[in-house]
Amino acid sequence: MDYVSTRGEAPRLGFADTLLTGLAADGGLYVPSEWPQLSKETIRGFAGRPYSEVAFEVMAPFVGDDIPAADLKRMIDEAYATFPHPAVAPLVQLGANHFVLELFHGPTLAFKDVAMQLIARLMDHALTERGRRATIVGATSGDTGGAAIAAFAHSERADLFILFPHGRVSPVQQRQMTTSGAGNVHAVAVDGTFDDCQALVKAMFNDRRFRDEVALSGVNSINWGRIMAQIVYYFTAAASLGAPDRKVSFTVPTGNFGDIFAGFVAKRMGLPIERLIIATNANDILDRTMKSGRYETSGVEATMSPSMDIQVSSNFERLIFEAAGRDGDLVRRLMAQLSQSGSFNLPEDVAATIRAEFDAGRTGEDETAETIRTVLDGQAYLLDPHTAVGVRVAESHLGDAAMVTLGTAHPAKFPDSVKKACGKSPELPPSHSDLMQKSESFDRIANDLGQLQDYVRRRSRAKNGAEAA
Ligand SMILES: Cc1ncc(COP(=O)(O)O)c(C=O)c1O
Ligand SMILES: N[C@@H](CCOP(=O)(O)O)C(=O)O
Repeated sequence: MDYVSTRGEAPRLGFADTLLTGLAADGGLYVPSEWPQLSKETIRGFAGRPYSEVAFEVMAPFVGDDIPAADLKRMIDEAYATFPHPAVAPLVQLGANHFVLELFHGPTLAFKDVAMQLIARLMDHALTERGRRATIVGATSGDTGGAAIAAFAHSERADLFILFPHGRVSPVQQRQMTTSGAGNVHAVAVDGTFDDCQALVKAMFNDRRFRDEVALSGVNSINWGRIMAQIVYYFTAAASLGAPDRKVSFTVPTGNFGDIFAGFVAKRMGLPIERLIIATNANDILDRTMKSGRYETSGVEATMSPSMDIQVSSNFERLIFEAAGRDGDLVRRLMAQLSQSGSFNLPEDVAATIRAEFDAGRTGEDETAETIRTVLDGQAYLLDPHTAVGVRVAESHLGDAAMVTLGTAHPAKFPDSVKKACGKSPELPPSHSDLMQKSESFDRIANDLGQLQDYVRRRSRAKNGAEAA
């Protein structure tokens, strides 16, 4: 399988190089040159099968010959053995035709673990094969960072730098990033927002010299590997609800658009998804774009669902590329407008193509709290604020199809907001019971590319991919 950039000017790469490259050299995002197809029989057969078996069948076509099948199978088995729940991603019924897909049973209690546990293994494998090291830099609004640290801590091949917005993540999220004690992990609090952190990461990728010098790699959802691993649970959830013989829709709490883009890919691969519904918090750029056709950034508002406090939604670029018939010139023009003026207008036909498959809705702060309260009272089920944003939007899109809302985080990651909303304080699982007692280690840095590059340079052990002297 070959991969092409959404901006049309970067070299085509195979799977392993795409994984190690992260962002394409032209600033675009890699997508497969074609969508593998799964037949109705195959999808029907997924019902009741172990998660890791389905994961292998869904992902193997994207990996192609780059990794031997036996190695891929082993890494998938190891990755999902870190999830204590036997189903990995179980479904919980919330209403007559409404389900929550619990994606938070991994090591850091958020859906990011599903992909991160696997791609850490895949990247280590690819680096070992090539006899080289990588410097991984990632931006987080709270969950990606912890999941990446849990997955890459003590890696023999990678140094990991995680940028998080100072004071804008929950205390549990911060501790998950600052208490690993691993020598190859560097947690960095940036004076800025998640968008600032993400812009710094992209600027490091776009600095060719720096990128080569430290053998830069990324684990945000700009990396195709992240999307690939997230496609799987759309298949397991839909098949267990009767797909392809029953219609299923998905509502996805959305920030960087990676998770919902994975649903779009599942549909391209043959999963009959009725609607994909984008749920945003008060940072509602995607809801506004769906209504007006104009993508326009404004200031980031801090909310009780901090991991979705995002305005520049990276993977929307992948959707535009698809909806525009893979027109890299158009994507390049729109992204240039975005970086110059903070906005762009979607061409009418592109907006119409997107609206044909996606809906969107926004949940404000009061509604999020009210949803946590009413679902606890009515269904005795405790939602985290991100999932609550999704559930609220899903409730206004219920129809004939079964509705699955993605449960993206465990409520105990946000105990203060949850308690304020419903009076109940969620407990961390026993595996995390000492988290808040551990001592923290992190550095604080200005929102400044030069300072950050110096910081990374000094600590990275990769020099042009080889071990530093
Ligand atoms: C708990 C939670 N929910 C939802 C999201 C949004 O997911 P995405 O960025 O893939 O749209 C995130 C962050 O990415 C998250 O951490
Ligand atoms: N919500 C994310 C933001 C980064 O998103 P990613 O999926 O692109 O890694 C987070 O919690 O860090």
